[in-house]
Amino acid sequence: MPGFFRRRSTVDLNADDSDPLSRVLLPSIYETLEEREARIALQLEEKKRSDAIDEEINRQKLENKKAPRCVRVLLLGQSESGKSTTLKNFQLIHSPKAFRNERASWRAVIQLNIVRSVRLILDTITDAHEKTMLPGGRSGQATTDGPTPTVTPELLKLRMRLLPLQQVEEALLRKMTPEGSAEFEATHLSPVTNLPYRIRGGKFREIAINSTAQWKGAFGRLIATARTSIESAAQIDFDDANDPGVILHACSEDIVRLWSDPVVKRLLNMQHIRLESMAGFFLDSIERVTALRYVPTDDDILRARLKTLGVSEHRFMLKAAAWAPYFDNMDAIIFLAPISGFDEVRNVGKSKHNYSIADNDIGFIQVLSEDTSVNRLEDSFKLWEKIISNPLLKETQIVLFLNKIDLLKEKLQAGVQFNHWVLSYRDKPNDYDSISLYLKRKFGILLKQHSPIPRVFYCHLTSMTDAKSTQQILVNVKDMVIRQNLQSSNLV
Ligand SMILES: Nc1nc2c(ncn2[C@@H]2O[C@H](COP(=O)(O)OP(=O)(O)OP(=O)(O)O)[C@@H](O)[C@H]2O)c(=O)[nH]1
Ligand SMILES: [Mg+2]
Repeated sequence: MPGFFRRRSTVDLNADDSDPLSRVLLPSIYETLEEREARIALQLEEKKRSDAIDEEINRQKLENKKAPRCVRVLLLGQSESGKSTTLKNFQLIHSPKAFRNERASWRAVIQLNIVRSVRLILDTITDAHEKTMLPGGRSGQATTDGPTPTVTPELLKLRMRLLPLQQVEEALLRKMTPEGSAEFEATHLSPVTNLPYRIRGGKFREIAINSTAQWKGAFGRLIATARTSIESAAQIDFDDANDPGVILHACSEDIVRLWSDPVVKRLLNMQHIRLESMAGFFLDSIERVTALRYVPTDDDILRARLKTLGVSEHRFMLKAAAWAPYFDNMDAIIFLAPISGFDEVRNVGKSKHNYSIADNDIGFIQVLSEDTSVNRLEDSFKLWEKIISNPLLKETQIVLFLNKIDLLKEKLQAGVQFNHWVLSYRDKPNDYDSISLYLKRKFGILLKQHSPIPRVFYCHLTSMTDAKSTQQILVNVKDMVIRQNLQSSNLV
């Protein structure tokens, strides 16, 4: 009966008299027959309980041995680098059913993304209109970017007709971030990070959800009231009169008209706002995503933007593998650097910022005169340097994803000059292959210079919104992490 009396402090029938504890616990010599029977019954009962506990421990041990192992991967990178999108890709590979079950929640995020893109345009129109209404203000006034276009009566009417979208935004926000919660506060404090500084500092704020918040639950409730049995759409109650999709659908044509208006294009250009390369851009697919029975595709979900606050943990089980039980844990970091951000700035708060990395020969142009902004590519270099030089992480494998290559290609094709922003690039060719190779080398050199111990440089060029191309990279990374850990455990 191993384990029985060791755990429970009752009397051992075979207790050793020399053990002082056993002596104390021995039955009294004055014990009556009834007392003796009660005592033995109690002991038998406790033994049963103890055996059950032993059995459970053994069962768990056995299960742990058989169970597939978790790969512990930390996703790091500046805001909007693509961490959440990478996580979505992992979900898509390892638990596609769970990923697709969240379509109702992502549909709401996409609706919010649309409404906020529209609001940004409407705010831009309002600002331009107000300027012309000021005393002395005149449309057609020349600026360094050419004459300010006139806000047409047609545009002002469109703005009126799109006002109901404001209610949609408020309703969605209320649902995602209940009033009084930290998320609600966060929603109103986090600045949009990829807009020109003057807009970021202003009224346009980005919604942020605390990673621990169960925001998807608000939309999960729709499942209970769903009346359709189509598998992929089963979580959306299309007959709900309060569904924001109804208003969005009604505004669909006006949104298309607004987005294709040449005056709008001109106003956005003058403000240096490129909505197409901003997170959560869906204006080119308005007809599809505002259709009455719209269900987000996998790609839509990858493109949906919802800022994360805090750290979140997700677990994916690997399929059982023969080697799995042999080692405890493996840790790796995936570091995301959004390299399309070479001409973008990020607000870093009040501190003064040094705009060049003196010891590694990468010079960045000072993008704005405000000392609170930093070039996003430079930001990635600095964060990379911090992570790779951290002594606590010296044994951790690091995989670098140079992300958003699709946007990088688009920008270069549109004629944006890389060397205008990254001075050290000098007069090398302004094409994708040369620039991506250049950046790869720069990150590699930093790793060599700053890693406390020599580390292999794993680097991939990625586009996290492209599930197909990403899938193979993530599978390769997973295999590599596993292989490395096997090697360090001397198992291969
Ligand atoms: N075009 C393009 N967009 C991308 C790519 N990777 C991510 N995105 C988009 O960029 C936006 C930001 O990505 P997220 O994954 O939310 O970024 P994050 O690192 O989690 O940002 P925080 O939560 O603010 O820390 C999302 O709208 C993504 O869809 C990419 O490779 N190409
Ligand atoms: Mg995130």
